[in-house]
Amino acid sequence: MKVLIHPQVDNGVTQSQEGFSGGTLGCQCQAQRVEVSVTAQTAHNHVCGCSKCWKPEGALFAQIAVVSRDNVQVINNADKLMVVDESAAIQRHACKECGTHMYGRIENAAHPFYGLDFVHTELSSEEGWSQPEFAAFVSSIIESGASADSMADVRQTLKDLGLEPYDCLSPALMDAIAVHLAKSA
Ligand SMILES: N[C@@H](CCC(=O)N[C@@H](CSCO)C(=O)NCC(=O)O)C(=O)O
Ligand SMILES: [Zn+2]
Ligand SMILES: [Zn+2]
Repeated sequence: MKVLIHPQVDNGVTQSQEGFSGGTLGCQCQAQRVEVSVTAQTAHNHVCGCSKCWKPEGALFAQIAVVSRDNVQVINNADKLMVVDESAAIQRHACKECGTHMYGRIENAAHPFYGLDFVHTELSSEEGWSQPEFAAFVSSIIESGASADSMADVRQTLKDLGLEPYDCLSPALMDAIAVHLAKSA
């Protein structure tokens, strides 16, 4: 049985556009929206089932991608932002009013993904962002209340959408983390 994953992928994954170079992310407030400018194409876009990534109302998964932190700038209503969890590796800057996560930043220079910010490209009206490539932390949806009995349907739906399900990150990203750890050991 098909399961709803996230509005951006439920009707099929939208292809990235070559030459796309970014856009503006907006929070969900009706007025005084927080706006974040992203001046480059994103990479490693994926749906994420972890309990920490922001999901739109009713969605089972988040959709999240990375971009160099040098290409991310808050351009409006920065005073409305707060860090959701100061102890997390990814410092998620969310709108205090509507709760939308506007960007996640890693401040620990030793972290394998230091230099990359995490963004939800669905918050932009521009089209052409890098397409979701895989599903990460799939088993983690159980931590947010999904039933273990639904997991076979969830994994099959993800496969049908072309989003290979993993219970951590993709093999390419896990390898990149391991290379970083090996080099710094
Ligand atoms: N089971 C946990 C997993 C949380 C987790 O490790 N999330 C990853 C991926 S988030 C984007 O893909 C991570 O790197 N987290 C670091 C952080 O959130 O700071 C759960 O569901 O909570
Ligand atoms: Zn808001
Ligand atoms: Zn996540």
